[in-house]
Amino acid sequence: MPPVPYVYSITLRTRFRGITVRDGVLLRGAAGWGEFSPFWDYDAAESAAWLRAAREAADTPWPAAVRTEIPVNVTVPAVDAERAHRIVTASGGCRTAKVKVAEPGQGVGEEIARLEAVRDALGPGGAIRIDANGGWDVDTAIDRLRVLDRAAGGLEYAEQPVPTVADLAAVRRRTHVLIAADESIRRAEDPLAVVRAEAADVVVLKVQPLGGVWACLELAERVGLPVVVSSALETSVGLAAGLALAAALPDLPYACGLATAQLLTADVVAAPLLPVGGAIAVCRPVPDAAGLAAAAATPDVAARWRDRLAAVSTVNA
Ligand SMILES: O=C(O)CCC(=O)c1ccccc1C(=O)O
Ligand SMILES: [Mg+2]
Repeated sequence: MPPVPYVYSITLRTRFRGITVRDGVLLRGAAGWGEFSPFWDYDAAESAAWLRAAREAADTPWPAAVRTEIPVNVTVPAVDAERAHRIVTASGGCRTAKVKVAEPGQGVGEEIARLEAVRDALGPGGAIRIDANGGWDVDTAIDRLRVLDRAAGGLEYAEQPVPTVADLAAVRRRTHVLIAADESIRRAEDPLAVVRAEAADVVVLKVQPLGGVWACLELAERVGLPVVVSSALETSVGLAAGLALAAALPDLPYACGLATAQLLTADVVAAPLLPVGGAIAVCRPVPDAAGLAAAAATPDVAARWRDRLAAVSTVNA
């Protein structure tokens, strides 16, 4: 078996969130494999929750599943219309698409074209949501939501159109488009501030930044709003934790953002967690020697991760 912690490094198919390579650490414990892969712009304090999630996966059994399949959205990065169309067509039957918007350097014309292409590929029965990653101000958001709602033939919701809880609440009061909170939950001191401010209709929960499956399950109960479980662009080891959360939630009214294995050029397991008929079967694939070899990081990258793991471990001690 490979050394544990094992460091992986995988090239992305398309630039996503400003990155072209995804890397991280896999831990193995009595309960299974866990993934620790905070983005490089996260400091040790913010990465502590990510490590709690990885350790939980390695050491603690996950909650019981109440469903066996998780409907998922295809994730469409900020690509041109033609590529967006192809991504949706090749998505494994996804009936929901999440389209990235507010990409720095792009204009509303490119967003309209991307959304029209996604609607064309999905057909009239599919659902389209957008994710602006907090890239707009309130007035711009109101304007774009109107224009993009029309281009998409109706938006299911808009994820984090603006950066702050107060801004989300302001936008929500001025549009009929439903609002989902992502960064305002996973990067907030107090995830419940969104609820108190009536700033969102839906919350996005990500297992790693929120400290594990059990912590997310408890948070979902306290939030009391519909939950969409989404990935942090992980290997199938990390995605399996998201699947476990989605499988355990009492209610799951929306498709989840867990189809991101599609964005990677390799994975650490033989059968990556990809959708079939628009859903991913709830399971926990185990890394194999071939997958781990294909995803092996260079000694340099591996050394950086071991240092990072040591630094974050002192925060979490
Ligand atoms: O939700 C999805 O469809 C995929 C996950 C995703 O978009 C994402 C992945 C990594 C980091 C941030 C985000 C995000 O939702 O903003
Ligand atoms: Mg998001």
